[in-house]
Amino acid sequence: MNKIEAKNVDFYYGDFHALKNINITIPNNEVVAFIGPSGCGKSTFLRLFNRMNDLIPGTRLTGEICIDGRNIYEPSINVDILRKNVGMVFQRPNPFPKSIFENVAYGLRVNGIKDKEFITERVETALKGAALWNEVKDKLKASAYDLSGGQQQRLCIARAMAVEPSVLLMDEPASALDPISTAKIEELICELSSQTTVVIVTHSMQQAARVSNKTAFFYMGEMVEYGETKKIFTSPDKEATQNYITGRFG
Ligand SMILES: Nc1ncnc2c1ncn2[C@@H]1O[C@H](COP(=O)(O)OP(=O)(O)OP(=O)(O)O)[C@@H](O)[C@H]1O
Repeated sequence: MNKIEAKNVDFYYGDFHALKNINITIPNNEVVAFIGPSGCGKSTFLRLFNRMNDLIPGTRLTGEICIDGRNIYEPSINVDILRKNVGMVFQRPNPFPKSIFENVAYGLRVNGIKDKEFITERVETALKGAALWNEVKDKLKASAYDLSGGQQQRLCIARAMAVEPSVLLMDEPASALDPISTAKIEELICELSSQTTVVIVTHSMQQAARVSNKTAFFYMGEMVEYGETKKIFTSPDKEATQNYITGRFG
């Protein structure tokens, strides 16, 4: 079943035409990577899936983005509920100035959950799911800022996963991390797809090849090619894709 479907999507920052007639279907419980040179629109497109671009004045979208078959830009859509269902992890870890426990519990509390036992259980499950539990279980009350960068990013993943989103958006989630932390995040991404659909923007083609089932190549606001990751990296249909993956530009 398809989780996300974008139909004839055009997007503008003022007069600037940032995305041009994008059509894509993203299946349930898969990892899809967006690759392409800087400024080609990957992050812009990703941010349309949880309506993050709504916050930028002067932007305009035409076309449809459907999640579970429903256009998320319909006026009747509750954006808070949408963002609970479509979590996001950013390039730089951005924990809140709170304890490790409270960072993960945050989304549950915001959603009105008060049952302490439930919250404790969910925090533990999310931290285990983010492969962080063993490192933090004895210091849950310590500040999230006491953690290393890689641990903070796994905490942010736990925070996003605690409210059980059905889509997780990741915008270059490992680009600020060392190789060991990056490997941990990549391992995690592969595991997360059993629980959620993951869409990841990455500058690293190796990373896209390691973690994703499908890859979309973007260039100058267009989606040039989309298909099985293996095919995109071994025998792409388009010359521009071939040039990019062989390092001839970008
Ligand atoms: N808030 C904004 N206002 C105006 N233009 C923007 C804004 N954000 C992005 N753009 C422009 O839209 C285009 C696409 O940017 P976007 O960040 O989506 O690209 P990207 O492929 O994710 O790049 P990178 O890999 O460098 O993050 C770029 O030309 C950028 O300058």
